[in-house]
Amino acid sequence: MSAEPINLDSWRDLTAAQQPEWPDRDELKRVVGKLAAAPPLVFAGECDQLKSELAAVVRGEAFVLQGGDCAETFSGADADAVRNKIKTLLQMAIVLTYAGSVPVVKIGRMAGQFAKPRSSSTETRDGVALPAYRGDMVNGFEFTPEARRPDPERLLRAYHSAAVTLNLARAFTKGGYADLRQVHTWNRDFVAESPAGRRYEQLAREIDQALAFMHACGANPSEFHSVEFYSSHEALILDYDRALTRIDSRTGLPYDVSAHMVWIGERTRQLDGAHVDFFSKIRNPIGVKLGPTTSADDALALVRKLNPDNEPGRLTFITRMGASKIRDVLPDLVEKVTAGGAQVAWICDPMHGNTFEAPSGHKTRRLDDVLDEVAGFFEVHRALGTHPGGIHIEFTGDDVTECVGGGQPIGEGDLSLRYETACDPRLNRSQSLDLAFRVSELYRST
Ligand SMILES: O=C[C@H](O)[C@H](O)COP(=O)(O)O
Ligand SMILES: C=C(OP(=O)(O)O)C(=O)O
Repeated sequence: MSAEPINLDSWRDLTAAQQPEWPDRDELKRVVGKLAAAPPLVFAGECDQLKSELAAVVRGEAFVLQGGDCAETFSGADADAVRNKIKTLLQMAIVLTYAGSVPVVKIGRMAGQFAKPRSSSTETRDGVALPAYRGDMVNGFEFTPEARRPDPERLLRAYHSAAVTLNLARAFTKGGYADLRQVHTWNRDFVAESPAGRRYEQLAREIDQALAFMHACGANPSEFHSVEFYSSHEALILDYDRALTRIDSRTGLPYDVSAHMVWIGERTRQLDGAHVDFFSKIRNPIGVKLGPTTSADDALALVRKLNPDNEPGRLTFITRMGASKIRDVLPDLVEKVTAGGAQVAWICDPMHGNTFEAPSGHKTRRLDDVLDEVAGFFEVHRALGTHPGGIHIEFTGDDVTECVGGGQPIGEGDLSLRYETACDPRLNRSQSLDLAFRVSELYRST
């Protein structure tokens, strides 16, 4: 008896929120045809490997560190920018692994994070309204009618930029740069002088001593020389992710081979919507963002639709409640989802519920709010006996001034100094390290 073929296009009959209005549908069709014939960026077996690592997170045996730009740009797919992000991720991971004593699953918001949902489909400046910037995959950042016109050719450029980024990320994480003997190298440049950088240096010295001891004992495992790195993005533009979905030759099942993990955003998680339908068909590990209005019934319905077999590692809930709400809204959600027997990983996005506009007009976030939301996340999970499974953050490896606060403090008046994000404000490298140290303390102390 042959199994019913999986319809990967049923989402086309449903409402897909936050899609661009492509002016040229024929051009879209041509581009999608090219993507459908393009080589995969990742392999199904790698997606399964991540799924099994996320299953360990569900069991409470590992912790997820997921992060990168809010919106990647095509011009950002260069060696320096990718190295700086990988370096930040490695530094944060080593802090968590060493100081928090927990295995860390490293997932970049990288190599595909080129599309953004927006609050408004237009942006108005000086009385002129143009389509909102929806990420480099869709249109250009520049405020001109030409740049803001959605251009399907950008889907192909997104694919190629993702390929370049992933290639660099794989080289940095497998080719010697991620070797534990490099822990000091990751801490050179501006971050070394920050309080977190100095604290990191102390930790790196301890790691050196531990490595020398283990080496003397004859232990030199491969885990000391490279790390597993996985890619992820919000699979927002369904034409792109559908075109990059392939049938795995081992299992006959569909995988979105544009990234190891993909997630559904807070604005597109409607149960009867196109995104949830598409995600229910692919076999990657997937995430769903849950904002403060999510009810336990919503979450349980998502579990039934997206993970009907209750496979651990398949579904991660990424909560983004805001520091002022998390302690009120998260307990009911976690309690009822857990009571429903759902095998999910819970991770905390402390960025998206804490955005505000500074008097200068910059969108920003306070590091203190970010830390407070993470603390609330740990408090709630510890009180319920569930596992605080990770963090999902927006950061860059550069010395930007987009979020306020931190051990090397940035004030609201400093925001214009280096405000470079294409969308939402990111933590810079020393703020990211501040966060990693705080999380490692929370992990150990509770
Ligand atoms: O990253 C998240 C969203 O895309 C972003 O917060 C939307 O920003 P907007 O409210 O300025 O459209
Ligand atoms: C849009 C995002 O977040 P959310 O869906 O939680 O608003 C994001 O993570 O880029």
